[in-house]
Amino acid sequence: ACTSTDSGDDSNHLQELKDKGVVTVGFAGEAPYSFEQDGNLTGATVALHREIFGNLGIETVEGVNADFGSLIPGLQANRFDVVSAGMSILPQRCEQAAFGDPEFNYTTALMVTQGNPKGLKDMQSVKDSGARLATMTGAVESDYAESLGIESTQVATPQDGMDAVMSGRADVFALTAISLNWMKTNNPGAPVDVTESFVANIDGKPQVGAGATVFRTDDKELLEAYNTELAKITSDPQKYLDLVGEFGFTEEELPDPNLTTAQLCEGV
Ligand SMILES: CC1=N[C@H](C(=O)O)[C@@H](O)CN1
Repeated sequence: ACTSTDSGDDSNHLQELKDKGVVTVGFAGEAPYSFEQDGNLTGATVALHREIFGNLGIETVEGVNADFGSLIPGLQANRFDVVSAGMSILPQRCEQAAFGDPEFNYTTALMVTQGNPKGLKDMQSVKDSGARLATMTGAVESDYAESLGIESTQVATPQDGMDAVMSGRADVFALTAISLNWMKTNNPGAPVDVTESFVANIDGKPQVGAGATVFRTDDKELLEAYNTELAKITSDPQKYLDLVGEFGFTEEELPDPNLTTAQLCEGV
């Protein structure tokens, strides 16, 4: 039988998903966006997906775990139907896949050794101090580092980044403030601190992350149906908070309605 994830042709993808009643999402185990807890797929992007795909008549959201850097390749290889990871809309990613409308605004922070002995506060301070930086493969923080000429150790997962700091293999791990604060809160007693969040730059341009769902480039009908349902949530702060508030997201994370996916793909 031809299933949605192996047909290799997305012209009928939405109908195939409705017929099956299941959408398979790729996720990277980055809390609180999308992760497993007690064997169950959960998180803010998953909560949005359950609501949105449910409204499209697709009742079940299943997950396939992949390293962050393998999410877009896995999507292209039909390992899953969409990516549920709050991925930033970035020009080079838009060349490989199609992004839905923005779902979350986020900024960056640094996980450091407890007490922040090197006094780190942003990417420039990492460069100036010569601190050993870890970033996640394929994640935007690797681009921030590269743009400043900082060499970073690549880790596969958020947990690996935290472990690198705790073991002393790295002085600092950069990721979204939301994910780092979640890890710190959920690992009480871990000898790490998380800095105040900041807006990082690429080539001198400030980058407020705008996370979205990722679709295959040809999957236009699904993308449009998704965006129509998403707009009902992002235009209603209470509805947004009802879905994602339990994962620590606030009105601060509500996407800026003036910043479109098309603009972000162009690199505003
Ligand atoms: C949710 C998330 N967004 C960034 C990115 O898209 O690269 C990275 O911070 C990795 N995690």
